[in-house]
Amino acid sequence: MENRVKIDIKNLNLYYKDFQALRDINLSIQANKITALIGPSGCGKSTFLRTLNRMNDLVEGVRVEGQVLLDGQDIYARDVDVVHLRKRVGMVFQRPNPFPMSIYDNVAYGPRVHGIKNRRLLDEIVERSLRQAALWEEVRDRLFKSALGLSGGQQQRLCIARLLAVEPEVLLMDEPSSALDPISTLKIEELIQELKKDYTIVIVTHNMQQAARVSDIAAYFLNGEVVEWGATEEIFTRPRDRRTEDYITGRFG
Ligand SMILES: Nc1ncnc2c1ncn2[C@@H]1O[C@H](COP(=O)(O)OP(=O)(O)OP(=O)(O)O)[C@@H](O)[C@H]1O
Repeated sequence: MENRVKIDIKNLNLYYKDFQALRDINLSIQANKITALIGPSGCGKSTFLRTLNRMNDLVEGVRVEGQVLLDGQDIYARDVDVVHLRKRVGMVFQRPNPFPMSIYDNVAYGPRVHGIKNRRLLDEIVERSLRQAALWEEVRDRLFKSALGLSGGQQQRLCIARLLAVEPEVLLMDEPSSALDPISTLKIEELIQELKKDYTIVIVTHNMQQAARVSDIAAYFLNGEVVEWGATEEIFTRPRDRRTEDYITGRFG
């Protein structure tokens, strides 16, 4: 597997008005790897995740300094088309948020917004995306029924299918299984593993076992800083910093 940097974060600082939520972050997100962001509540994991596709732009009073280079291009540069950026770097949230429409229309939504009208092509995209999200077999007979009738775990996989339909390059996942039961969680974890063949994935998780199970690289956040990051196995077995050790062994957080 290639070992290529997909997103390079350099000297990143973020302020919510006069509160500094991220401090001088330097981190490389590698292509086709799963990077887990771990750390206690309020340490800045979600804020950091949202800097990667400029979701924080939607929050009033936010100021970002530093660089986020996606394939070498700064996503905070003046001429960046944010809609296009968010197509390349898509996001899945903590609670599944399907649109109140059919399963088919949920998945076809993004492609339609991007101008695809051909029914055969949309059918193909819907099937491919649902297969990739490991949901096709469960919903193929009810594509035109409401997405809200699906279970929580199915809804989350539908949200992943909806994202895949617009062919992103990077998937950002903010605690994607925290609202799900253990079986659905396992399915999502298997799916994430499967998806890294084709996508670069960054996941926020509170669940240390999940981070250890699914990620290749882990970054430990504390008070808006990255204390250390590296191969997950190293972080979990031989952390360099005492603060990381305290956290992963459960003495803190
Ligand atoms: N919109 C906002 N306005 C002001 N402060 C914010 C905003 N969003 C987050 N913060 C603050 O920034 C800090 C980091 O929050 P963030 O949600 O990124 O942490 P987190 O590590 O993801 O926490 P959790 O694990 O609890 O979700 C916290 O102190 C939080 O209160």
